[in-house]
Amino acid sequence: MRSSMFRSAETALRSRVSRSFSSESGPDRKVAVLGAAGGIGQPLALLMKLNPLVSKLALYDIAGTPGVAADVSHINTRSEVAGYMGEDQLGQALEGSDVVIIPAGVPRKPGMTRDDLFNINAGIVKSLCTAIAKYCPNALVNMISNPVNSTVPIAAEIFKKAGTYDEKKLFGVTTLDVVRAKTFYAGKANVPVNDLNVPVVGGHAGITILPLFSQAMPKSNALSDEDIKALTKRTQEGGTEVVEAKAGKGSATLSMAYAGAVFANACLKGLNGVPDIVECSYVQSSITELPFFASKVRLGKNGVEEVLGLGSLSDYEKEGLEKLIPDLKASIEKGIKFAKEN
Ligand SMILES: NC(=O)c1ccc[n+]([C@@H]2O[C@H](COP(=O)([O-])OP(=O)(O)OC[C@H]3O[C@@H](n4cnc5c(N)ncnc54)[C@H](O)[C@@H]3O)[C@@H](O)[C@H]2O)c1
Ligand SMILES: O=C(O)C[C@H](O)C(=O)O
Repeated sequence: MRSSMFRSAETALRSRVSRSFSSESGPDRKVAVLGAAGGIGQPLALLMKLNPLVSKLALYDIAGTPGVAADVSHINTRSEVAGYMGEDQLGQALEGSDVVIIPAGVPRKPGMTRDDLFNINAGIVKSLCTAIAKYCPNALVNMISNPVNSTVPIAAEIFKKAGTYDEKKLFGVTTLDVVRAKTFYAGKANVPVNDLNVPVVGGHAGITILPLFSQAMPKSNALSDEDIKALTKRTQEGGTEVVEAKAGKGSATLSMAYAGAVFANACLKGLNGVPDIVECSYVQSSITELPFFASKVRLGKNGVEEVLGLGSLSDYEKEGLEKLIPDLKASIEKGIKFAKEN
């Protein structure tokens, strides 16, 4: 009798605490990470576990997720964590998700381009997006798997086929390009990196990555044209710099997990109605002749609220924009063709 009284008092207290915590942290939000046992997936799972906006964290992979989930679940933060392994459990992992983050697929080795990953990753993305269309068609999808320039168009086609496509809800994650542009610019211009903003537009491979250093805020006048060219090249080749340094052991994972967590956090804030959330992302777009393009995007309760224009470009950036169009166009068409034929 006494113990059941204690139990009901404790239950009432817990539910009061959890209600107040939930209202402090926003509404319940489920985030699923697909590829959660991988090089990006594990640190990304950790960072999403630390995010107070998340109430449920679903960690899915073809192997290894029970261990990752057990490990991460011991961290004393708001979200409940569950691990899901193998295709049989994919539906459960996805059901009820508000945001699905996809870092599933193979990474580059030295000497490879991102497009060399197409043959394996296109199929992985296709099957994951088919499941998303079935189990959580309203979720915001954050695509990390490369080649992003093609995997986003693949996802769009799969969702179109399933009748669930909403262009406001599909994002190619290009945040790592912005993270790099900020870091490299701040280092060269000797300005504080925390307050810096640099938009990066175009796509996510080689010359399709176009940092707009002319729009850096706050702007430094200390940099020469040669400095800007070198910073642009370094940002475009940031991924390769890591691939070469890892010497066959994969590509960026830790900085990517950070970037993925920044972008997912922005999506969650937008969903929760926080105003003025702007991040660069590769989305369906009409700001150039291409159907998909990365630029600044305002995020809101339905995903993309507004795709912002390019703003004014330097002559060097205008040249870069002209050069990237054929490359990006070919990658988009390759993705669409794959999805239509498979
Ligand atoms: N967008 C970006 O800026 C960016 C940055 C870095 C890496 N990437 C890309 O992210 C991807 C993952 O990189 P990584 O270093 O984490 O690779 P990784 O090999 O370490 O991890 C990939 C994980 O995906 C899992 N996986 C494979 N097929 C799957 C499926 N059908 N369903 C669910 N999970 C599956 C694997 O089991 C593995 O755990 C690569 O394609 C890489 O090129 C993108
Ligand atoms: O470079 C890669 O292959 C991974 C990723 O796209 C990156 O930019 O680090």
